[in-house]
Amino acid sequence: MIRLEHVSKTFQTKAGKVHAVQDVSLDIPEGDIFGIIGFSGAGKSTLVRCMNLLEKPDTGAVYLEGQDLLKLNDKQLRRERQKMGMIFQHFNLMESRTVFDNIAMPLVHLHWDKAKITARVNELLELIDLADRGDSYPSQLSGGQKQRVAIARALANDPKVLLCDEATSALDPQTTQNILALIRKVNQSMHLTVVIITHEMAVVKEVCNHVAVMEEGKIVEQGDIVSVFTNPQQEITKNFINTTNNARKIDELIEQDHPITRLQADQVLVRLQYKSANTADPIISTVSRKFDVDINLIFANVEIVHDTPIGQIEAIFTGKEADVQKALDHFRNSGVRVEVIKRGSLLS
Ligand SMILES: Nc1ncnc2c1ncn2[C@@H]1O[C@H](COP(=O)(O)OP(=O)(O)OP(=O)(O)O)[C@@H](O)[C@H]1O
Repeated sequence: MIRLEHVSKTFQTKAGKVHAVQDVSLDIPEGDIFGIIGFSGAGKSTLVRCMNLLEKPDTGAVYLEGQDLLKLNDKQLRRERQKMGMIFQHFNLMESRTVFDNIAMPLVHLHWDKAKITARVNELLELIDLADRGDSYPSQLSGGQKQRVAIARALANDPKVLLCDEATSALDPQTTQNILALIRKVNQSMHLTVVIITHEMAVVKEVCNHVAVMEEGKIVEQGDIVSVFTNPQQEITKNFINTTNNARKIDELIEQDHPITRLQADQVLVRLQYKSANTADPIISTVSRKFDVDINLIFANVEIVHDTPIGQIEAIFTGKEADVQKALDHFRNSGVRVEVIKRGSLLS
């Protein structure tokens, strides 16, 4: 649906050149919910603005449904842009206009007739569960309601793509869930392709099918969500994933020298990650018996990411070095990702 080929964008500032986007290639399939995650300044906003040419790339190509947007004249580009709605962190509603008028705005610009606009806006107000708030002003709404209005406005002329730039970053966790549920609903009911820019892995985990990780203007890793969560390649990706599980807690406990993480000479603290709910339990008891290793769980958690259960266990293994090694190898050979977090003094 959207394809970027070797897109780069550099800004000239007083302090010098900023390479905001560097040689990015991406393929976003039709009907997908595609996440782009990165820290502040990674270039996410610039990248998404290159998708609708709010920012013109210096080099590279941007395709929407096979059309090379950089080859279009102004009129053709305006038409193609109408296929892409966009929402923002701070909603960007017109404070002096009612909710109804905010949603109607793009349709007024497109010279729809009045009766058609009224019908469409009322339909959208139903969709966002604000049927009785058409006469309210944005200042009378909560953040979540404002973002719902922004979504309705972005969808008014039935676009094919919704670009979301940090759309939940100003919202509390419960409201974030509600907005993500609405995004999922419109993705399915309108067969809308959605691109979500965020710095929160929890958002990606909740709704995205695919994710690209951005760092210093480049995509450093991308893939389907289950693969990236179960087998992250880059340190930055692991760090983002660890914001959504217990890994951070273990790091904190180690840093605080908490007694639970103080290891005897023959102990090793390990993180195991695996797909499918059933893998771990029988394996743990089997490995423990077979290799004469004690396994004490510190944290154990199974999460459902895109219908796939992903298990994560932090545990202390106790045993002879060779036995512990064999136990870890057995896990690895069974498709479990093994990461040794800390070793006791006898275990190399
Ligand atoms: N119009 C501009 N002029 C100059 N520099 C810019 C411009 N827009 C972005 N940049 C710079 O490009 C880099 C990437 O910015 P961008 O906003 O795309 O990152 P981001 O990942 O979206 O971060 P944030 O979430 O903080 O917005 C930053 O160093 C930023 O200062």
